Amino acid sequence: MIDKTIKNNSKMNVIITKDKVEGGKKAFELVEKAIHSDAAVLGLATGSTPETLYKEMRASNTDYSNLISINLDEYKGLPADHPQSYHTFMQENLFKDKPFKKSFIPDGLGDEDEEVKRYNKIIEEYPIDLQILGIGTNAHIGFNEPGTSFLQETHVEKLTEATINANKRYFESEEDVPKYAFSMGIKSILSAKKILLMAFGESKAEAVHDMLNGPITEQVPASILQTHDDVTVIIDEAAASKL
Ligand SMILES: N[C@@H]1[C@@H](O)[C@H](O)[C@@H](COP(=O)(O)O)O[C@@H]1O
Repeated sequence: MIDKTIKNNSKMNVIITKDKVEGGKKAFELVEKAIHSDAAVLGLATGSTPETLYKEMRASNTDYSNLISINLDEYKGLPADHPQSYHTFMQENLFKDKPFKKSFIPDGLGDEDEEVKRYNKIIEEYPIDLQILGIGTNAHIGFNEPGTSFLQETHVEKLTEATINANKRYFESEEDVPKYAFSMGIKSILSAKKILLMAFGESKAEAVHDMLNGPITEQVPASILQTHDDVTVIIDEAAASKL
């Protein structure tokens, strides 16, 4: 951990690590701590950010088979077995080595209304103890893009150009990136007892700054986390460079 004075006007607990690897180890410690103090439902995220955390989880001796996992989002229109689906991501990065008792991810092929209802019911039935989050370069969380109401539960979100652009690296071309996604809403995310957000790299520095020090506004979705009582933010030095 780096001892650095940073500007953090929020009550969020901010931990700065050297890099993504160290950040993943620190996040793993916090996940373990939560599980040992009875967390039974983990909210999980995809993207490159949680990869090092999932690597630690895969390598650990911890048994996750009594826990429930609920993922944040899934691309609309992608079947579960699509190489770029978040189902595939979770299978490859975690579940193939560490199965959970039950794992929920939105069904990308589901009927919009029914899938939204089904997912909201799941979140109601299994309240999330610890929610893992990444953050987009435009400060989105889950797939809640700037402008999304803070009162939204699960819904279908139209992805912004910035997000499509950032995520095209996983697809053959920009045209192949789905334009819509099912996402837990901000309200659903805020209902988690604890939140652990990670951000690594220079490209996240501005979003991290605005999340911690900017006004709370729907234009900066992650800024709403300033209102939650139990948020830990793990960032590397590059993501902390604008603080
Ligand atoms: N829906 C995901 C988010 O859950 C993720 O936090 C974000 C950042 O991605 P990455 O971690 O690859 O930078 O973008 C994606 O669009």
